[in-house]
Amino acid sequence: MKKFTCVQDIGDLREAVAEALEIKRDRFQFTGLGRNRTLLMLFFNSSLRTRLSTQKAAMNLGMNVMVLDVTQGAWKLETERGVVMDGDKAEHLLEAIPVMGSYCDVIGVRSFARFRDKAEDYEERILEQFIRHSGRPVFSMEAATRHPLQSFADLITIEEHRRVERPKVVMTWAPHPNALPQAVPNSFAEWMNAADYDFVITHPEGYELAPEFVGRARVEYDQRKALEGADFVYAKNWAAWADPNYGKVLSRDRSWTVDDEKMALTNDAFFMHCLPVRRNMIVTDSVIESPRSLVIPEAANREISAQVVLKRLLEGLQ
Ligand SMILES: NCCC[C@H](NC(=O)CCC(=O)O)C(=O)O
Ligand SMILES: NC(=O)OP(=O)(O)O
Repeated sequence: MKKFTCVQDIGDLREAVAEALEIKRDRFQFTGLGRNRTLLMLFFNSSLRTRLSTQKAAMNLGMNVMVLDVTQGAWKLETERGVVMDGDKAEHLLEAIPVMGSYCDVIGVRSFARFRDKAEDYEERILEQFIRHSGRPVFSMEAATRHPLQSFADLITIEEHRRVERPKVVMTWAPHPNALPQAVPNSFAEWMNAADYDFVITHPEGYELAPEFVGRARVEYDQRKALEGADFVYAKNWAAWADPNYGKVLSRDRSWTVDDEKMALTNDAFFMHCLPVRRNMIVTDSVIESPRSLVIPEAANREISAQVVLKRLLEGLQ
């Protein structure tokens, strides 16, 4: 594998899940693979799970790991070409990327949507520059439009817990005080469509996701109706995608919060969320603490999804 930014990069999903479960059985069986190889993880945004689980996965493979919080301690980076750099930004991304590439073998990048310009976000201009100019295999640790390490961990978690061949998976919008990116819901939709589950998306009007991510999913505006018979409930907030409201919060309606009454409509569904989660906005204390909540095993599977990806990237190095 040469890069990992979307579901297509992982290839056959059954094979990927089988490899993940094999790694989970013994996560130290490939410790020689990363010997004398260096991973650089770059964070333009905050992280708890991605930072720790990816570092742990790299260590399981015997890699050396460097982590840089780009916004803390490094020079402030200019990202636009053609700008006269007479302001507060001391370094251009076009020098910083190849320099960072020269110190490592694999690069992970976290760079959220900035909501300044929809085209800039949806063309993945930051991530694409790393792919073009670093000279290294690049993987996404949540970019502007997708969070594939999360979606892969979500898929593994569903495969471990499903009771039927083709479970009903419902992704529901839920309220949040701030404008959050569409990366997690876009990516989850992309992976659920690829997995060919019975996949339903529910959200208030105005929160439609980009059609290329919705794909074959059924969109149901009535949350209660959508939840009927669900085997998995995947909650997430996102800001509006559709024009003219791109990046805006249109609703903080707490009648969309996932609570016990909503979960009672389901087929005794499992509850999922990528974390971090705002309790009693997205989901009630009772639901997230219930035995049907998978949020902790789901987060634990981030180590496994990262390890499959790093293993394949290492195997792809000359
Ligand atoms: N990586 C998982 C989610 C990251 C991000 N959440 C956040 O920024 C939450 C921040 C807050 O709740 O203030 C998102 O939704 O894409
Ligand atoms: N789910 C997830 O990516 O968490 P972090 O933002 O803490 O890395």
